[in-house]
Amino acid sequence: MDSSLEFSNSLGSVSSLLTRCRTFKVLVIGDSGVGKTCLTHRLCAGEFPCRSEATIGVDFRERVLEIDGEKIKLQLWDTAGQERFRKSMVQHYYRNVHAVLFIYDVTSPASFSSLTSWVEECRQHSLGQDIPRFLVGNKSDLRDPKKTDSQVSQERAMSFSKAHGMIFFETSAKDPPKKGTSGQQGSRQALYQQDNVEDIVTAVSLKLKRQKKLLTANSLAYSGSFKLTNKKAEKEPMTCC
Ligand SMILES: Nc1nc2c(ncn2[C@@H]2O[C@H](COP(=O)(O)OP(=O)(O)OP(=O)(O)O)[C@@H](O)[C@H]2O)c(=O)[nH]1
Repeated sequence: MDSSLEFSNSLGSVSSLLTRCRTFKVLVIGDSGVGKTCLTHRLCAGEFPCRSEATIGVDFRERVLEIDGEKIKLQLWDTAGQERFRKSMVQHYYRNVHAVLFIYDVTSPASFSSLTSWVEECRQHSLGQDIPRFLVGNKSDLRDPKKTDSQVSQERAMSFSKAHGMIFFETSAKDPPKKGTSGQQGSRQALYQQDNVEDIVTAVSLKLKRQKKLLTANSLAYSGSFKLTNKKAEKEPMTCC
């Protein structure tokens, strides 16, 4: 009797390891109107929302992926860009963060200039340098090669990302073009590299998966993300972590 109990217990722990799903909190910050809501919607639901309103406080969206046989849940915190809608919430945003997405609008140099204050806000909330940071230039579908002065160049963004230890992407939540395409066919402007939204999700997940140090430091935060397999659970979709 004892040995069969022991056997089923060990089977239970093996299957719990197999169905383990780690949850990572990913903070999405940037000026109001840069497209944080649309981008997180696209990242999680796979589509551009038909309408979006200014975020008040925070919205949560989740995406579950399987990386090298392991389930990873990204919990995206789409925060309000407007100061009046974020004031009382800021402390909560920065608690137990595992990664940060800094978003700007490629057609708004002002939103790019604001990035320094977003970086500063992270510093003020003691966000360690070991927390992975990603810089995302959104609305690349609106790039106009004739208006380079009023847009944020990829060179400028790349040098900012390098200086701040960020991984850089340029994309469009609305209409991500295929990699290596130019903004205007046949134009003399240099080609600009644009990324698919999916590339961002994969990069964030891979980076987080490799952050072994984080796992140990925040092991308590994951305690709710483990469960034993049973027949019912096996039939459930992967999104049930
Ligand atoms: N053309 C284009 N428009 C976009 C894109 N992403 C967002 N928008 C538009 O930009 C506007 C603002 O988008 P939101 O996602 O609400 O911006 P936000 O950063 O969440 O704004 P707050 O909630 O105020 O912080 C909306 O009209 C969107 O339709 C994009 O990739 N391309």
